[in-house]
Amino acid sequence: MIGRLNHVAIAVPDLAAASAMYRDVLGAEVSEPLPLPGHGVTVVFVGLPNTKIELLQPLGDASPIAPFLARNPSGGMHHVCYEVDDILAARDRLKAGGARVLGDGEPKLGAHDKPVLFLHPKDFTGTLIELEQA
Ligand SMILES: CC[C@H](C(=O)O)C(=O)SCCNC(=O)CCNC(=O)[C@H](O)C(C)(C)COP(=O)(O)OP(=O)(O)OC[C@H]1O[C@@H](n2cnc3c(N)ncnc32)[C@H](O)[C@@H]1OP(=O)(O)O
Ligand SMILES: [Co+2]
Repeated sequence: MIGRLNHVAIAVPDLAAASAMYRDVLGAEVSEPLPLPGHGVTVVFVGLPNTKIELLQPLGDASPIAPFLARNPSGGMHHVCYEVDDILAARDRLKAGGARVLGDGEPKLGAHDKPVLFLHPKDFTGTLIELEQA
């Protein structure tokens, strides 16, 4: 069911500083900031030869990553994103297997304008999983 690793996401308290570190210290290509008000985050993508790193900081006062950053003030690994061929079929199969799909269970468009869903970390070895329609 899951395919390519689309990105690994790191929540950060200061997106500009984290972007500069990846660009200037680690020598990576870093995209411009992309506000995603519908998701309560602003993101940049660090382009790598075999996948991407998504750096994200809270946007607005109801950001879903604010509690994570309160627990991890320096930032930290937040989620992994796997690609799936058919996100609705994947969702239905996972729900049938007892996994918790977050939100209302309906895919929403993510940073790549593709449908995404999130699976509860406590069902997947303490790891928040994002699925993105390939
Ligand atoms: C879609 C746009 C973009 C893209 O790539 O295209 C993005 O990726 S946007 C990313 C930001 N959006 C989300 O993360 C949406 C899904 N997330 C959520 O709904 C919440 O963050 C949730 C429910 C995963 C966690 O909520 P909260 O931080 O309030 O904590 P809880 O008390 O509900 O947590 C219960 C339990 O889970 C542990 N936890 C929380 N977050 C994570 C995490 N990122 N990784 C691993 N574990 C996590 C938390 O510590 C609690 O554990 P416990 O042992 O019970 O204390
Ligand atoms: Co993501």
